[in-house]
Amino acid sequence: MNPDICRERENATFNTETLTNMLDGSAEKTRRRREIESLVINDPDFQHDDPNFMSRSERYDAAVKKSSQMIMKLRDYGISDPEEIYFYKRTARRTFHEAFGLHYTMFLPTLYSQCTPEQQKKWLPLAENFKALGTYAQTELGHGTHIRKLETTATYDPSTQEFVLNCPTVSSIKWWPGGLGKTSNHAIVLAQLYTLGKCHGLHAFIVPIRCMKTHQPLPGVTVGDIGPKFGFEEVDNGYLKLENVRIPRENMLMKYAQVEPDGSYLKPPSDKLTYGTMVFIRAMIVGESARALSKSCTIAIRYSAVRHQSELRPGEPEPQILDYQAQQYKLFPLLAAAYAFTFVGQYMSDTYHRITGHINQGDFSQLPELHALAAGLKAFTTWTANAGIEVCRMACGGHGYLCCSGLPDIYVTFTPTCTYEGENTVMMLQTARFLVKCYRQAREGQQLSGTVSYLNEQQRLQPQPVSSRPTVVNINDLASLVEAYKLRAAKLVEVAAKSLQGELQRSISQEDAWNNSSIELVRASDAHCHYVVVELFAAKLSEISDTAVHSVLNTLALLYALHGITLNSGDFLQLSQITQRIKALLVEIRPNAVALVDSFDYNDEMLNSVLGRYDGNVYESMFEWAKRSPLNRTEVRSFIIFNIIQKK
Ligand SMILES: CC/C=C\C/C=C\C/C=C\CCCC(=O)SCCNC(=O)CCNC(=O)[C@H](O)C(C)(C)COP(=O)(O)OP(=O)(O)OC[C@H]1O[C@@H](n2cnc3c(N)ncnc32)[C@H](O)[C@@H]1OP(=O)(O)O
Ligand SMILES: Cc1cc2nc3c(=O)[nH]c(=O)nc-3n(C[C@H](O)[C@H](O)[C@H](O)COP(=O)(O)OP(=O)(O)OC[C@H]3O[C@@H](n4cnc5c(N)ncnc54)[C@H](O)[C@@H]3O)c2cc1C
Repeated sequence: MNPDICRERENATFNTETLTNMLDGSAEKTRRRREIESLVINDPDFQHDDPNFMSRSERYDAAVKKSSQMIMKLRDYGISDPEEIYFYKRTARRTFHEAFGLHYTMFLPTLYSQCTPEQQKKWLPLAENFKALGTYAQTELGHGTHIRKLETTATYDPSTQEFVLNCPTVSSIKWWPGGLGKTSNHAIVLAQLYTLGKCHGLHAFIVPIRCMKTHQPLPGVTVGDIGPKFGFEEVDNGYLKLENVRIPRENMLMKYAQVEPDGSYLKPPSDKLTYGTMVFIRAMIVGESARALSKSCTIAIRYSAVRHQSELRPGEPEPQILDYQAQQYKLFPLLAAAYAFTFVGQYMSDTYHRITGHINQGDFSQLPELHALAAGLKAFTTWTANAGIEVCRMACGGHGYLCCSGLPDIYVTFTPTCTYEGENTVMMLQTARFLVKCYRQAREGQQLSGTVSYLNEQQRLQPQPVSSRPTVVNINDLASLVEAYKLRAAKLVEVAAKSLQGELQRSISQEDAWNNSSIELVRASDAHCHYVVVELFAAKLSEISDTAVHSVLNTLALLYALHGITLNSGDFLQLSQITQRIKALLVEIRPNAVALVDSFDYNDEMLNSVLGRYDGNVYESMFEWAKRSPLNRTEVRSFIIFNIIQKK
């Protein structure tokens, strides 16, 4: 064990196992998680070479094999709990997505949430036994964000009681769905529904695309892989062109809207229920932001504890780079954000399941807030985590740029979360739409609830414009900082609403007023999400009984809140005092930095990083990894080429 990393662990002021148990929910949950992870770690079938040594085709083939092995092994172990399946898969997947990913994350959830009981009886056994292997085909070449303008059509033919599906233009070709290119034999296709000559907008249909026996594309189906991407090498994102493909009427997902045999249309209680799967994934992505950022912090902080470089005091040995204030200022606010997002991810998942429970009982009243919260937190946390992973990579110097560091793979796998499932800017504007509506309701004296209730508070406190009030904070008191973030959010929501109002008074259209206020609208959503994150971090602290853990997390929460103020100093005051306080907090966190990342409890296999190894023996393992590179399998490859050139 590297002596530096040993010393770091000896210096910690809290028990990492206590914090790990808290993150898992209990000591028993930690035990069970580790037990499941060890099933993968000790399984020779999952001890394979680094995908970075493979071609794209080899990576895809290996991913399909791994997905298949995981299915069989989970069955053999009798593991069926969704959370335990997730622990098993994320250990086997390491940093990468799996070939069957869309089947699990979107195809199955759509069947669960949008099929009638009769349809579930038919399709769930097929899908749960992987006879029907599916994807979620919504995006087209011409449209990803603006889904009301998607062009694929599903036209009802009452004479045969079938839908006829068509992609009438090049821009209507389905493009991007994961698992579409080679893996899936079915797709949930989002198409404009036409019946009795009328268009009823976007609806979901189960479309067979390949023969379940031969896996050949079915008649009228043109399907394939869209080619190499920035990352996601294991996933065959594909294209799909449908030409007069007929499916039975019963293949329209009819839990909310129906088409009768005669073609008559029965509309849903809300036309946004078709969008439900997107809300689910957005809510789950918040937790993915926490995991990607916490893995990156684990790698960068452990490496920073064993890397010695440069000279801090003349004549002294080279210090650990973790002792540089500049290195701490890079990494510790990200460590704080990783903990903050861990708690927000838990909150978002709980809130999603609570509200969808109400929706399943027919109460749709909280759907707008769920949509706004999932959209905003997905954008807020992915933008922060995405930038943070890059900071962690660069904080590791040249070795961070090596694939064996794990950081490039974490980055290229995570970064599309800022785009898919709702492009982040568009999502922030969706949240702003909800905030402006709530602001107007508060002004009219309506009582708000949930995460926007502060808009009432700010109205009651002082009726004059919120934006005129100074923000004074006690920079050592988290509750005071929460209030500052709340006031900032209220201010920026008011600024955005007033910008809209001003634009409208210039007698331009609602749409132009909206577009001309987009900067303020996005900033208002960002401030709202930032307040929600700080508030949830503070609320989590109130649940912690262990004083040592409470103390170290309180320090992280103060750092997160104060650092956020420096990033948005225009919205707050007292900058110089805050900078000094931040420096003091960095010093406070320093002895616990490694223990704090150890508490995330990522085993080396899942971390997949020679820099972040638990034992800190970085250089030895880097050299061993490099020697396994395919280019090193022969000694004279380049020399032969060089000789050929020389002889010409
Ligand atoms: C565990 C998983 C972890 C990681 C994932 C792992 C693997 C997966 C890998 C990749 C998966 C990626 C899959 C995809 O990308 S699928 C495609 C995703 N596409 C999108 O997200 C499209 C984004 N665009 C939209 O959602 C919409 O176009 C829109 C931007 C929201 C605008 O819609 P529109 O109908 O035009 O709405 P508006 O006119 O703006 O508003 C009307 C009204 O509707 C409300 N609304 C909008 N959307 C929703 C919704 N989803 N739920 C509820 N309500 C919604 C909106 O608030 C407004 O309400 P008002 O009351 O204000 O009128
Ligand atoms: C790795 C990956 C996996 C994917 N998997 C799937 C999948 O499985 N199934 C599927 O259906 N799709 C999938 N997608 C597609 C993804 O959902 C879309 O790329 C995403 O919805 C963004 O749409 P777009 O690509 O059309 O971007 P656009 O909407 O064209 O965005 C381009 C730019 O325009 C801006 N813009 C667009 N509209 C507005 C607006 N109203 N106001 C302000 N600015 C705006 C955006 O902010 C952005 O900067 C995947 C994409 C990726 C990268």
